Amino acid sequence: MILKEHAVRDYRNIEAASFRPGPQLTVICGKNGQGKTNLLESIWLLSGAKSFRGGKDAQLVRRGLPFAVVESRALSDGGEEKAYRLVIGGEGCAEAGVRPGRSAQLDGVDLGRATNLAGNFYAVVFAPTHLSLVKGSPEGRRRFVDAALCQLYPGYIAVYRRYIRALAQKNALLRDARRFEGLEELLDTFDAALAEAGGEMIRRRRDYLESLFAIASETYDSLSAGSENCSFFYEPSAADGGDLLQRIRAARPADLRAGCCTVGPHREDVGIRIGGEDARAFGSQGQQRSAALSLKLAEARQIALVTGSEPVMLLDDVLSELDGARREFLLGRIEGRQVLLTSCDAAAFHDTPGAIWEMEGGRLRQVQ
Ligand SMILES: Nc1ncnc2c1ncn2[C@@H]1O[C@H](COP(=O)(O)OP(=O)(O)OP(=O)(O)O)[C@@H](O)[C@H]1O
Repeated sequence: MILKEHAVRDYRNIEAASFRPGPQLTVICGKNGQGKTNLLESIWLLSGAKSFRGGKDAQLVRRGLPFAVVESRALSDGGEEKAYRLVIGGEGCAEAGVRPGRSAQLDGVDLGRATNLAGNFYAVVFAPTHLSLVKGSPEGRRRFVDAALCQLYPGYIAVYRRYIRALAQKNALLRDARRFEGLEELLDTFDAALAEAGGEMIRRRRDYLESLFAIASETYDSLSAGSENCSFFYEPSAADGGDLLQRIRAARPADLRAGCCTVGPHREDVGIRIGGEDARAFGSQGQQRSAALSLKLAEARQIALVTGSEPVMLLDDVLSELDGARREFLLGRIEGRQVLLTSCDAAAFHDTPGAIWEMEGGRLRQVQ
């Protein structure tokens, strides 16, 4: 996958910027708070996913303006060029004739919601928050897995949405259980919906993680020069949809006491062991970072294996957070892919063959 051309208008602090990244390395440098991550984030949106920073779509639009526009051209590994257009509606967008949220066009064809772009533009983003993937909360690990699945399997997002909708409805019911007549029947209905979508999520997560974890363990092995072993394992909430339904039903008294649904894919986690010990509790910071880096590199490899397309690598200021050995390892492993990285330290890249752009106050200019 090669991003050939990228332009944004009224996107966060960027009034207008456009550039043509090189086929290999492009560095976007600049001081803190100038808009480097904003630019990388706008590229990530071409994958159809939500921002990797979280938050609402409306926050992507330049303050005080009704909408933002992102326009790009990208080449797939099969040599096919596609034109992408995203329009993001913010406050007051209706008056400007723009839908709220992210809408997309591909080669001039209206796709509706931007999530329908999934499966066209493949990217892997690696940001400082990912370095705490191991030691952080289970929610961060679930988000990592779900985002990867949404990108690889466009059908996953529909299943995920069905599950989240049923979960929100059931939780609303549980929060105020005494008010509802026919509570048990209503809960039965939501439990069936949760088990149907949840069972499918478990199946997809299991299949994906099995191969992802094999690659991540191998990567960790090379990173630590075989000195220690790192294993990753999925902790599913049930074996399948039928088993999930039974577990959800059995948890009903606990759910009623807690006022929320306590069993299901929204409570799952990924276990990580280094040298046989729980990496979250006992891993050193360096070991935890190596495990996170291995997961991210495995994500890129997995995309290439499943789709036949090398993803564009978006590295948001991670190099400064990695020590020399890990930095070298990462840069060695991303060869053969297009890489866009942000850094506060332009001088560190003067010897590199790629192009260097500077972002200052939302304005972009090429400096090398
Ligand atoms: N919707 C918005 N409208 C206008 N400005 C915004 C909006 N959202 C964020 N910003 C501004 O964007 C700037 C942050 O940009 P960004 O996160 O890309 O910085 P950065 O160059 O990556 O910095 P760092 O090196 O510190 O990570 C902040 O000044 C913030 O106020």
